[in-house]
Amino acid sequence: MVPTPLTVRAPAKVNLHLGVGDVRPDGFHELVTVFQALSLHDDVTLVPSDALSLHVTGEGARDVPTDPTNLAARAVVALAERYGRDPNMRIDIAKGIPVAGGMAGGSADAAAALLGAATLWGLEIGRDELDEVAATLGSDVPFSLHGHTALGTGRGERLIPALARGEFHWTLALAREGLSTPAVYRELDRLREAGDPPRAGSPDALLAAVASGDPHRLAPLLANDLQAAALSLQPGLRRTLRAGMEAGALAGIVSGSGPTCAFLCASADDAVDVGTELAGAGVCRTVRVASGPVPGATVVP
Ligand SMILES: C[C@](O)(CO)[C@H](O)COP(=O)(O)OP(=O)(O)OC[C@H]1O[C@@H](n2ccc(N)nc2=O)[C@H](O)[C@@H]1O
Ligand SMILES: Nc1ncnc2c1ncn2[C@@H]1O[C@H](COP(=O)(O)OP(=O)(O)OP(=O)(O)O)[C@@H](O)[C@H]1O
Repeated sequence: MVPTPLTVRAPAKVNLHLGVGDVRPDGFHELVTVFQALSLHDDVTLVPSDALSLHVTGEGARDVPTDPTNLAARAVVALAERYGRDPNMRIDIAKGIPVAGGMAGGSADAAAALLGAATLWGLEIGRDELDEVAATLGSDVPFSLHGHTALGTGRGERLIPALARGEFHWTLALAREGLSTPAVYRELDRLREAGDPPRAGSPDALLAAVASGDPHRLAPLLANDLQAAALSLQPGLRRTLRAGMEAGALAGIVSGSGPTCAFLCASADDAVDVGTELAGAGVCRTVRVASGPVPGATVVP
């Protein structure tokens, strides 16, 4: 019998609040973050085969490894080892999430591959067990599995779902060059050694604003401790942030470790208008509009 392929869709994320604490002995920083999953996604299709192979198409595909270091392949191998299964399969990744953009693209693929392989193999495991494997693959992978809006602590892998009312509208400015996540964390450490860049503080007011569903209330509360470091490594992002505000966004922020800039808008129409102006201003490679929150990794019927 020819095996039937299975497709799993997984979302991008933006950190509405990213408070970075001290470096831990294991080299990770202690975080307090509020994630939101956005309607920009990757589709990962799995089909059992006689070898493990990877094929990547779409947004930034050229920069994605097709060897065993790919996070989707690592996810399948980790799950196969833990549950004694055969990891050989063909993995097709259709990328919609910018690569090295601070939007958890690789993490989305890992989450999709985990859910896909567990489904294909008929593993009777709970979300807790999947979360455990997810956290070994990357700090953002558990959130990519869960989606919606969540408070993340630890290195970002410990999640508590957060209440969100309604839909928030975003314009995303994708950059020409990516940024390496460890390099951005290192740059923040360097900036903190040299001075005292402002810290995000408590996310309580922001969580209340998300629960209210009012983008005008949320806008002034968006905060990202990694933004200063991303701007230090890519100073041109200041122009992008300024251009988004001039185009009518309610607020603009570097997404996670950057360099994607995320602009919160008052409506879906405003998000399109902001995107059109940003594209015309030549301050980014390309633009996307998206809304959130959306669910985490989901099997496509
Ligand atoms: C910037 C964020 O996207 C915000 O959600 C995440 O913190 C990064 O998550 P990720 O890409 O899944 O990162 P991981 O693969 O777990 O870690 C990559 C590297 O980022 C740095 N890192 C990551 C998470 C964290 N809490 N502290 C860190 O210092 C470490 O140098 C680590 O070696
Ligand atoms: N499936 C994958 N998709 C994209 N990049 C991958 C994948 N697997 C491994 N990588 C590697 O991971 C690096 C970071 O890519 P990714 O798109 O996950 O960054 P990111 O969105 O900035 O991550 P995050 O927001 O979680 O910090 C890439 O430069 C690439 O070499």
